[in-house]
Amino acid sequence: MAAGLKIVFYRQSLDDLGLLLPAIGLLVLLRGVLHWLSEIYGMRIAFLVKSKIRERLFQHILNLGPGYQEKRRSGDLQALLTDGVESLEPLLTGYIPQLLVAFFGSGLIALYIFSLDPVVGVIALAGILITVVFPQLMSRRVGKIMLDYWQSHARLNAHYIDAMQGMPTLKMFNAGGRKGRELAREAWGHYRHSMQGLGISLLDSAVVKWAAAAGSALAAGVGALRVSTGDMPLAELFVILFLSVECFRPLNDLIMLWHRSFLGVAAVRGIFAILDTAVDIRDRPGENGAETQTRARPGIEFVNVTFGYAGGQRPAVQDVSFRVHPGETVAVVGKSGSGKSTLVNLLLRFFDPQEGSILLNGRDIRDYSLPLLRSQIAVVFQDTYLFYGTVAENLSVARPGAAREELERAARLAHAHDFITDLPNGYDTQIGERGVRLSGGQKQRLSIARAILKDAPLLILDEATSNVDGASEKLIQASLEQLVQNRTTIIIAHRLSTIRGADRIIVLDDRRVRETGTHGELLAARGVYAQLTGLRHG
Ligand SMILES: Nc1ncnc2c1ncn2[C@@H]1O[C@H](COP(=O)(O)OP(=O)(O)OP(=O)(O)O)[C@@H](O)[C@H]1O
Repeated sequence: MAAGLKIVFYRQSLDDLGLLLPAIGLLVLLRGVLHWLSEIYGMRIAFLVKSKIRERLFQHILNLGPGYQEKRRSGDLQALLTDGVESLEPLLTGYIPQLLVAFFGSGLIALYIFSLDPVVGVIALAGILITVVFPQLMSRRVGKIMLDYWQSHARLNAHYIDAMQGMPTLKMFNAGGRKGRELAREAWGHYRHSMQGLGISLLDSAVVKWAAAAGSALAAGVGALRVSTGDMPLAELFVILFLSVECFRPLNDLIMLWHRSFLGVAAVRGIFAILDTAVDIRDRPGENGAETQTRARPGIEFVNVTFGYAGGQRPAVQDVSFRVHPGETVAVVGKSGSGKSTLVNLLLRFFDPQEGSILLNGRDIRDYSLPLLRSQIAVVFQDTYLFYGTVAENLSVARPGAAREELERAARLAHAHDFITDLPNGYDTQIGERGVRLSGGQKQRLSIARAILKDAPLLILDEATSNVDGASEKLIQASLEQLVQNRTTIIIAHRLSTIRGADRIIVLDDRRVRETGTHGELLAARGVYAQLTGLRHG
């Protein structure tokens, strides 16, 4: 440009433009190609980064385990994994590449101006410095506001999901209007956080725009002064006029892209807040997971175990000690809230006890690798979760790659085969997101089929027949009796019918083990168990 202006101002021959014009054409072409490449690769890199972040987030949430999930609302984690990660795209494809453009573009132009005239160059550099430093000074406040904004977004999302899932309950209690008002309040809260976020980001951009405009105006003014005193040739002033605008253009674009990346910047805070959360349940350092899996029936021992949930007023189980011998079937009974399911959570290491230890074959379960420990245990939970997918896929969760015959065999043993074949596409029927098309009893039989497929040496039945009608219960009972053979089994149950076959019964009361013995012994002792069974049948 400077060369072109010299031709105009100093009336040099137009022949000098000969090389200049193709060079300019080439540069314009190069800019076009680079722009195209940046669009293509920008999208690709953004896609890869988003996938990687989703993968890491999901893995970390899995490592944090059910204990962490219970502390958060599922809708808010879901918002982060979907909307949050998706909103990183403008940040990744726009803002971050523009940072490089701004750094090199503005920096190099300012240096060029400096080479033409150091005084004007210093003014341009000062303008750039303000546009870079001011947002940094604000970053702590901006960070806090962005995090609040993201959290209110996630909360609103969680609220909507909660309301959708609870729709039948809302309808039944005519509570739709009330819920609607709650949601409206939440939406207003979110609106306020958005306005705060917008306010701070507009302040940022106002200062940057002001610094850019002031920088170019001051550079032009000082340049004109220096031309009038004869310290600068007129041609240079024109170059400076053009370049000072160009010098601040990338910074103006940067702040515009910052606005577009608003949600992404907020989501980044939420994402890091999760990734920075320390995992409590870890494989002990030095464990390499190389232990060999054993099929032998294991013995279990709880030794003075005390555990309280975070935020709980008092321990859920206190000083609990009992032993389950290899191959034994032991039932744990107790009133609601006495801590039965907590024992299962501890055995699976969803949580670690604050005091005492749990031994598997005489070795602390914290000394096993988590995959090995969990491979030894099959659980039929109270509440069966079915994933969106076919019946066959849902069964295969317990044994990936199992042949269709194996799935059918397990389903037959769990008395699930007949209802599965009655479904429209048999084993290939899609069972909705939460298995909504299946009854509670059917879901439970699928859960039992999963346990049969897993074929682990330690079996835990947590209220395994609670959702099943009398006729199905008898059938399931028969298959469970077959299942418990050659295994160590812990049955967590209220029903007398499910525990009668147990070798021993452990009675929990008020968080502690109160009695241990056979059904007959405990009845004869006329203690808590006798009372409990009396209550059940009274
Ligand atoms: N995730 C949790 N967070 C906080 N407290 C919990 C949690 N799960 C259970 N509790 C509390 O711990 C205590 C023991 O609960 P637990 O579920 O182990 O009892 P339970 O004997 O299995 O009850 P039920 O027979 O009704 O299922 C209860 O007071 C319960 O409120």
